[in-house]
Amino acid sequence: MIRRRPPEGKARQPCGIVGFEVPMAETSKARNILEEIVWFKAEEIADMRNRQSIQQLSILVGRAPPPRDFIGALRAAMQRMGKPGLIAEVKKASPSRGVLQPDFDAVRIAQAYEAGGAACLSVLTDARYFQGSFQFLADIRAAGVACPLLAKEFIVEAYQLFKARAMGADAALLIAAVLPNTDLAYLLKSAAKLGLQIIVEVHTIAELERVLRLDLGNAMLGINNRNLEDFTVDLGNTRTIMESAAGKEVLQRGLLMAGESGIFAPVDVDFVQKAGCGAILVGESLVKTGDPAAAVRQLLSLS
Ligand SMILES: O=P(O)(O)OC[C@@H](O)[C@@H](O)c1c[nH]c2ccccc12
Repeated sequence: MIRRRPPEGKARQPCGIVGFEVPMAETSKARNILEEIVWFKAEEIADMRNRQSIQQLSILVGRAPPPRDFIGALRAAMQRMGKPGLIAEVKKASPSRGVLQPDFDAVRIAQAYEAGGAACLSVLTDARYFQGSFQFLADIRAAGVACPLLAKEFIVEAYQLFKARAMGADAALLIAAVLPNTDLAYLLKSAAKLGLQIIVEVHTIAELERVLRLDLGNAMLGINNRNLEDFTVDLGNTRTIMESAAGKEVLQRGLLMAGESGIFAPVDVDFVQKAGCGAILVGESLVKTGDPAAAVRQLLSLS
């Protein structure tokens, strides 16, 4: 688990009236990118809240288009094609890879993914580290894209779920490495009330074991093949986790599992499918190409 807040407070703490600042202690620095991102979320959410209260957001939630069945669309695609349902990710940049697509138009990419045969879309909403935006969700919806949309955000508070639903998201991501089960349980319930489905993301067997103790009524699961502490990607992580007792329980309970990150070619799709995944989440390999529709067809081996 990452530390949710800097143990000794913010990086620069004003001290007295002369603008003197106490530098952060070494032990209080973020240990990895996930901590850094999550620590910044607290400030970002405070800022968002100043501009738009949760009351204002609930009015917008009331007016938002009704949520679509994200998990259902993935299962239907799996049934139709005999291949994992594709969640194609609208992602301009990432902390590990920098800018992936300089000629980035979220709506155009979303439309191309849909035309190519994606079942669902994932839309990065984090601005600072991924150059994403909640506005992309609304723009993609307004452009008439029918695929259900996942808000790809580092969620630590229910406020962000309200924001995601208000902007037209149908599902949202919760990361087990960031959230203890008490928070996951609360956020899963909040999401259900808003009509949002959830992907609970794990990276280790221990996280999966813990997450399986939750009521996952409106949720599916995902295994991130990228280690968010050092950015290494290993597809074998999906197989290792799915071969564990917890992985077998996933299949027994009929929970939908997505293989996430590092999927580049049809052999990778086959690999995670054999491991037990009924869905895949793919960004880099699709968004980097100049023709995202063709990239989707190629990945799914559609002619
Ligand atoms: O671009 P890739 O390697 O295909 O990965 C997509 C997706 O899995 C990745 O963006 C991701 C998985 N979990 C996340 C959590 C936050 C931000 C991003 C992610």
